[in-house]
Amino acid sequence: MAMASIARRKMTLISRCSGSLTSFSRTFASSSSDENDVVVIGGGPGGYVAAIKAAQLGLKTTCIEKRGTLGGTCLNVGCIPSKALLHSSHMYHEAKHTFANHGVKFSSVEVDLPAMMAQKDKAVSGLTKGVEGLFKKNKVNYVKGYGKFISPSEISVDTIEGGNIVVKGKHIIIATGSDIKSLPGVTIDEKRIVSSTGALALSEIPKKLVVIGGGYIGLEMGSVWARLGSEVTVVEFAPDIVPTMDGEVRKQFKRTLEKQKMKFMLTTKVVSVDTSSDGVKLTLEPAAGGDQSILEADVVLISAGRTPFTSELGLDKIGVETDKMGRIPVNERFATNVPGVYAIGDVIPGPMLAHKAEEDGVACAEFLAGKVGHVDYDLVPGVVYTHPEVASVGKTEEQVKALGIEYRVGKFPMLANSRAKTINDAEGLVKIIAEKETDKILGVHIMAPNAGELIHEAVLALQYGASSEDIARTCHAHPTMAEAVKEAAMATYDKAIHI
Ligand SMILES: Cc1cc2nc3c(=O)[nH]c(=O)nc-3n(C[C@H](O)[C@H](O)[C@H](O)COP(=O)(O)OP(=O)(O)OC[C@H]3O[C@@H](n4cnc5c(N)ncnc54)[C@H](O)[C@@H]3O)c2cc1C
Ligand SMILES: NC(=O)c1ccc[n+]([C@@H]2O[C@H](COP(=O)([O-])OP(=O)(O)OC[C@H]3O[C@@H](n4cnc5c(N)ncnc54)[C@H](O)[C@@H]3O)[C@@H](O)[C@H]2O)c1
Repeated sequence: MAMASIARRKMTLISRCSGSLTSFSRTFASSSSDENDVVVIGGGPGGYVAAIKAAQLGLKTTCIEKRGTLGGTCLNVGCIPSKALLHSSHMYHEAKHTFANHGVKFSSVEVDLPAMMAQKDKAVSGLTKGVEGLFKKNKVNYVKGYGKFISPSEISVDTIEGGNIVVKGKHIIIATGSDIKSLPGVTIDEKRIVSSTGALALSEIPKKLVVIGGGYIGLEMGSVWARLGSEVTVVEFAPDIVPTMDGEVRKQFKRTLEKQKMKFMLTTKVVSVDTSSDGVKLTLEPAAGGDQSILEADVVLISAGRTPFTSELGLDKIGVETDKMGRIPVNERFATNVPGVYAIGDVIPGPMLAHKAEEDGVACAEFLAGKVGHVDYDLVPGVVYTHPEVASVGKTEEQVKALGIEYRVGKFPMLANSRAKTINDAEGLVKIIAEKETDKILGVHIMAPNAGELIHEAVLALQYGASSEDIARTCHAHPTMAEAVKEAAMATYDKAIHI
């Protein structure tokens, strides 16, 4: 059944796309030489991908970026540097705590923080330059500067070199992303009170690090510094960390992080932050009110969410609406309320993730080229890159219950997976939720060392409406961690073999 649906889908897409390209080429054949078909404001994963895709589809495209380097938050101060530090700190932690179990012994292991930071910076600069190379290859015009709307088709750019130019376009895509956000009354100095950007560049390992917000950034950056020796306490307003995660997986995940010596203060709010002495003193209170307590820190990381970035963009000048969270509402074609102006990525509603921004970028460019684009926000995978990683796609058990859907759950612990045992890294599980009547997979949640890679089998399965039996009857290589996905699928509609 699943195979038939794949074939049907492909045919629909092909028939929708062909034909429209010809009419598009005609539409743009008369472009004047200084006017672009598409102007993208912002060179992050949303913007640079939209620009490349638009150029590949034959549109004359310019991308404006104020930072001086391409790749946006993700490449410069987000996904890439954080994953570099997560990997380096994991290597140190492994060398110190688990290599001996494999018969590999050192007389001493130490952290060279400047070298670790240099490795991170090398990864960042290599990748940002790589995107610049992709712009050249695809003939995307790159303007370095701060863009502001003069009209719905004209952008004034204060260039990094100090001049001003006006860039014109038939279609403008806003891809200005998101920015760090503090708490009311707390100033981020990026030294003692840091955002993720400061936490990626500390010059010393803090003795005590307090993390405000137990979401993606808090747990990833908290893990980095905990592995390097900081005493890390996470203060979270909600009753649980990563509130969007499947409850059962989250419970195991939290236990694992506690074993790694991270402390959690849940249902707790920060009332004030005092930096008048050498360290930082935080006054805390239960979320519902009650007795206050003091928590001391050398460094405080504020990771309580990010905010859409539309500062000084001139949206009010051309009448682009924003919602009460500052995001730009768009329709299914990424069009804002102003004709010719589109928005994608972190600046619009939806998950604030780099791969979602990229999907938006491709789909938006396809629409502008007269083709059909498509992004299903319900099937965007999420990964927390701790160790083990936690990855998910589709619905949690709580969501399925709330929808009143009858369902079955299949689980398989990594402890029973031969590859995980072989490498002595067997914490976690695979959990699959499928509709009871049809066996169609509704959600997959994985905690495993490489969950961020394993999840893609599940993403594909959900994308094509597969059943748990479809995965279970697919041959998986042995010994691999992916066999845990197959076994969990078997357990969903029948029984697992290896437990
Ligand atoms: C620490 C951290 C770790 C993260 N890790 C991950 C991860 O592992 N995986 C993941 O999927 N996501 C991760 N994210 C989220 C990810 O970075 C964002 O979802 C993604 O970057 C959004 O892409 P974007 O193109 O919409 O915006 P951005 O990447 O924010 O890019 C927008 C760009 O627009 C530029 N800009 C803004 N206004 C103007 C203007 N007026 N003129 C010119 N240029 C302008 C900005 O300088 C910026 O470069 C992480 C974020 C952080 C902070
Ligand atoms: N691996 C990844 O994909 C990855 C990594 C880092 C960041 N990101 C993205 O970046 C965005 C920002 O990350 P984030 O971790 O800042 O946000 P988040 O939304 O993931 O987590 C914020 C957490 O802070 C809590 N919180 C909010 N206000 C609080 C307060 N006053 N006191 C205590 N806790 C409070 C929330 O309940 C939530 O648990 C996320 O939307 C995420 O999608 C993704």
